[in-house]
Amino acid sequence: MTTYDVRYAIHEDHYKTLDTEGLRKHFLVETVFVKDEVCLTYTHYERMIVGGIWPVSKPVRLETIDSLKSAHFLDRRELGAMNIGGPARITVDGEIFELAHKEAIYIGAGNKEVVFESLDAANPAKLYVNSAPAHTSYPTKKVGQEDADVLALGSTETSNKRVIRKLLVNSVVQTCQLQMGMTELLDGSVWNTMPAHIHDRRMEAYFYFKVPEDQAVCHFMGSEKETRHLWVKNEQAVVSPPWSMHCGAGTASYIFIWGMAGENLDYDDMDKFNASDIL
Ligand SMILES: O=C(O)C(=O)C[C@H](O)C(=O)CO
Ligand SMILES: [Zn+2]
Repeated sequence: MTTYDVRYAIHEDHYKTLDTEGLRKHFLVETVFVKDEVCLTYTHYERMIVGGIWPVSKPVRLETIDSLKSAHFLDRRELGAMNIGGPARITVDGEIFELAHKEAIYIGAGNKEVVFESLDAANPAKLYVNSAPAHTSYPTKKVGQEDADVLALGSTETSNKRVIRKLLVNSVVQTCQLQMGMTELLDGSVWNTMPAHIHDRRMEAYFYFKVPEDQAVCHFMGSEKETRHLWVKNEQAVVSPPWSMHCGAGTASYIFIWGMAGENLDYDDMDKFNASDIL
């Protein structure tokens, strides 16, 4: 079964008028995973779809949704998935891929039958997905942690020592517009994405996980002169419009998956701000 929600794009002037409830309604995805379901949020930011696939007691099929008006989900789209759970088997038009914890897959446009299943019912797979429109079909490819383009950033002095693993980026796999990766905060570090940045050419979604149950991440958004925050719990996502900076601080260390779509595939295309310049 597939459930989905649609988020229309919000202008920055409208954003400034929103209260906590309004901000959470438009930018926070509170439910990413539902057992035995595909749970999606179709955003109108680059038409990026953010979602979760959690096959627990049975295989789960990727079905088209009415918003796409296409016979199959991937007729005009590409999809990236990252496994945050136990071992997964993904069958793409008859070809089988197995994904361990923290491994990723890129699935190219034009594939018709995509099925996700868990290999261990006691430790089910959990696949966080991002999907964006695709102009052509690139080959489906599994990407393991060892294949990632790795970037070590930050320091313990500034509480932001972290490892960025770029898994689905153009140095690793061919994609049309999708980029995805995983950033892990080292023990004791809590700040991600410092210096914070904007990339007006791409939207982004952040999905936070491994946030201890009694802790949270405070995610910051908006222009650097007009920030707001969202308190995010474990396994929730934030949609970041192209005009919005994005960074966060946890009350404990955590991991997050970032995914982008838009004008370019240049990860380093960012306008950065010093922390002391943010209002
Ligand atoms: O901690 C970081 O820094 C990040 O992970 C930054 C994201 O990768 C990002 O925002 C890319 O545009
Ligand atoms: Zn970014």
